[in-house]
Amino acid sequence: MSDFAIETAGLTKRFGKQLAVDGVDLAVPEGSVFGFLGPNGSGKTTTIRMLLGLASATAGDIRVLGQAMPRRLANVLPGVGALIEGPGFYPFLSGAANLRRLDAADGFAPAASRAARVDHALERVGLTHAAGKKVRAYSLGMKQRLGIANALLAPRELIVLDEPTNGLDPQGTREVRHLIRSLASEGTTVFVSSHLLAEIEQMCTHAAVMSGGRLVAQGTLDELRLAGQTRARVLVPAADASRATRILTDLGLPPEPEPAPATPGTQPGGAGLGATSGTRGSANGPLPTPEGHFALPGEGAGGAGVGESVLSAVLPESVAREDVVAALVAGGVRVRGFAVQQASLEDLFVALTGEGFDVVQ
Ligand SMILES: Nc1ncnc2c1ncn2[C@@H]1O[C@H](COP(=O)(O)OP(=O)(O)OP(=O)(O)O)[C@@H](O)[C@H]1O
Repeated sequence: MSDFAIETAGLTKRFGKQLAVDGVDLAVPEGSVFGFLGPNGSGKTTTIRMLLGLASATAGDIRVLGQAMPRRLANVLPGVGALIEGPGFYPFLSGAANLRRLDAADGFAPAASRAARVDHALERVGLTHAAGKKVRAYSLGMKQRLGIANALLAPRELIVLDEPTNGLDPQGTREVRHLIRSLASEGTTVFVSSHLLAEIEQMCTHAAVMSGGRLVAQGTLDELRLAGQTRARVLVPAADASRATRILTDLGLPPEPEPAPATPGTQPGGAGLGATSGTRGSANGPLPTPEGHFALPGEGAGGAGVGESVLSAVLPESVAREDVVAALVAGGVRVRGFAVQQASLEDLFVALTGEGFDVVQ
């Protein structure tokens, strides 16, 4: 048995001249909540359609629940629940009646236990109270939960959800997120696509990042965070800037122009200076931030004060931060502040995809 709920090797899909999915090697561990992240048009939906046998691959291999797809489709599909591109329901039928229709269309589902299956699925998504209500009276969040109930009509080992919170209001988004977490706590593998980084950070144990049809990163969220760059930032009087630049360059840390400060709110749970509160003039030394990193004293959201310069350089693992400070001081630089900034997932994903991510509540 494979330890992966989904595995692909060299998965490729070509539409005419366009490579929508380009040699993707996915590895989704069993029991994970796996975020499939990427900007619009990066190939997520096309990949998901191939995983489920809804589209044929141009090249590559797919294994779902340990079996080759699409060859073993009939064996695999009963173990997989999916919600792709929004659920299509009859608005004039109740939620329960819609589920009964969909269940009846499933050739694997015995008719005798249909009512019980529908009741159980509605209960799982918290819609028992609205079972008899016409779907046209459902909120978007309720419709989306009904779509997930459809995916849960039978016991599933794997649930695949394509942008399940798309178009939902904050309440609907919370409901769906909560549901996904509760599925995961029961041991079901959940593969969920999103273009929202914060959402993936809140729900997922693992993530993969798509960009332009290619898989550009995958791993646990912690592994992905570690893949980001660590930067050292030094605050000095402007008069000492060129001396500091020389010393840093000699240490193998040539300072670069400061990246634009992060927009407040774009670093959900992320560490780094951009996320710290300003401490202008409030202390003599570096201050610990809630994330355990250090803020530059005398600094606001990311800039130097009048007559000051901030130098920023990539800090390789091989260089100890205390050696950097010691070298600067020994070289006569009056160091006013020193901070080490671990890139947030946001920074990493922007670097990988060249795009920013929308922010969710
Ligand atoms: N049936 C199709 N025919 C031609 N091109 C297609 C087809 N389906 C998708 N594409 C193209 O393939 C690329 C990847 O699309 P896909 O829908 O997989 O991306 P996505 O990451 O899911 O984006 P979104 O979140 O916008 O759905 C896009 O450039 C899209 O225009």
